[in-house]
Order: sequence, then C-alpha cells, then structure tokens
Amino acid sequence: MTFGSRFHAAVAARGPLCAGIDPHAALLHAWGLPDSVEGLESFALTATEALAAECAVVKPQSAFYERFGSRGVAVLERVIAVAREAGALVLLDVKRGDVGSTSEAYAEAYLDPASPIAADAITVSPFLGFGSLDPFVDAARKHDAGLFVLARTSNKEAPEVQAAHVDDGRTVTATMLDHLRHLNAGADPLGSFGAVVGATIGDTGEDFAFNGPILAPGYGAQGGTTAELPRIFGAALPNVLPSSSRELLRVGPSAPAMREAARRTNDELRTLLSRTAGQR
Ligand SMILES: O=c1ccn([C@@H]2O[C@H](COP(=O)(O)O)[C@@H](O)[C@H]2O)c(=O)[nH]1
Repeated sequence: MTFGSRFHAAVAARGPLCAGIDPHAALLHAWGLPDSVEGLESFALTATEALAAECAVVKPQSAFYERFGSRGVAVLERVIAVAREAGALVLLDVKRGDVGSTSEAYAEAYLDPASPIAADAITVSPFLGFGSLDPFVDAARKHDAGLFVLARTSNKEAPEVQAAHVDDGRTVTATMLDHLRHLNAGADPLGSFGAVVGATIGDTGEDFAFNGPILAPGYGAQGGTTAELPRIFGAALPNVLPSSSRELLRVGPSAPAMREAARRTNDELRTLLSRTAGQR
C-alpha cells in the first residue's frame, strides 16, 4: 500500500493532527527531567506512547536526538518502533538533501525498511534543485514511503528564498508544488509526495492543490491557528496535516492529559473540515 493511501486511511480513522515529538531542553526541564540521554529517553518514550495511540502521524524532530550523539539516535530508533507499534505513521523531520550520490545514501538510511532508522516518510530540502531529490523519489516509490518537500516553511525568513521568482515568473514555492503535482498525477486517493507549508504563512495566493499531503508545522506554539487554515490552504484543506510539537508536549508529562489535548485538537480540526466541506 502506498504511503499516500496509508496516510489517507490513517487521517480518516484518527483525524488530521500530527504530534511532534521534540524533546527540547526546556521541556525536559519543565517535566522535571535531566538534560541527559536518560531524560531524553524518558521524555520521548512517554510522549510517543501517549500520542502515537491517538494521532494518525507522529513527527520526531531528529535534531533533538542527534544532540546526544549515537545514544540519542538509538532513542530515536526506539521512538520510531514504539510509534509504529501503536499504529501511527512516522514522519521523521530530518530535512535532508544533497548532491544525488549522497542523497542516495540518505534515502537508504531513512526510507529502506532494512535500516534501523527508517520511517514511513521524511522531510527533504529541494534547494539543491528539485532533481537532486530523485534518489529519494526512487526510494520512496520502491519502499512505499513518503516525502515531504519544503515548499513554504513556517519561519519568518522563508519568503526571501521561497517567495522569490524563477526565470519563468513562478515563485520558488509554486515551482516546487508543480514538481509535486507531476509526481502525484493520477494517484488515488492521494499521492505519496507531500509538501511542507507553514501554518503561519497567511494568504500567499499559491495553489496548494497538488494531490498530495501537506505537513503544516507552526500550528500552536508558532502562532498558527485552526481558524487560519482555510485562508492559507483553500480547497487543499482536506489534505493538510497541522503539526504541533511544543504546545502538545507542554501538557505533559501526564499521558492522559496529552492524549486528551490531542483528542480535543483533532475534534476541532474535524469540525473545521466538515464545516468547510459543507461550504464547497
Ligand atoms: O517550516 C517548518 C518546517 C518544520 N518545522 C518543524 O516543526 C516543528 C515545530 O515545532 P513547534 O514546537 O510546534 O513549533 C519543529 O520540529 C520544526 O523543526 C517548522 O517548525 N517549520
């Protein structure tokens, strides 16, 4: 089953919220844990066990694990395994991208199920040129995995590069979305090649309908709200996966409290989706 099909089924069953598993030092402190690999492990596994049972997708941010070297990466491997056992899809936020021959090795590391750190999908950066992502595209097709390509990120510096215009007049964002439209053409119910588009970006005039999933980070702690989503995404809203890390994790360490927060947010998002579907 392709990633796009698994994604579509998981969101239909559990709701669109993606839970970020980002063990910031400040959160470890707030949970009464040491800023050490033991603290990381306790935080990450508690959050994953709580949220992966509730959410369609969990998104660990690799940087917070890499911070502790190989022992931190070993914790990330366990997070991936635990989340999958709980029935969640794992989207690993690693934002990889390099010259083709190196991207091949990254693709093997993160998308080949034989690798201990393989996920269902990863984030990739197209800023060495979209074609530099070919090894990731090939590996995703071979292993039924997914990709989320940076298209318009949530940070305030993003427009400098991503809203710039290329020779034919399109924005960089629109160019990336056109590549994704091509990769996802004919896929049903949804393609496996997604975009990363911040929940903070306001109205850009971009057309986000490209028959693929849209990761929308920046929801919650960075100021993105449910009410803003229709203005940003328009008709593509049903394919949007709003992603919240700090806002959800601050509710911990109580597992029932984190689960309840995720459930409430999923209910709010579902209500928005049925209201906007009624308007179309
Ligand atoms: O455009 C982007 C792409 C990725 N991120 C990542 O998402 C989370 C956001 O965390 P919050 O605590 O909910 O703000 C984090 O892992 C970022 O690296 C993003 O924020 N924006």
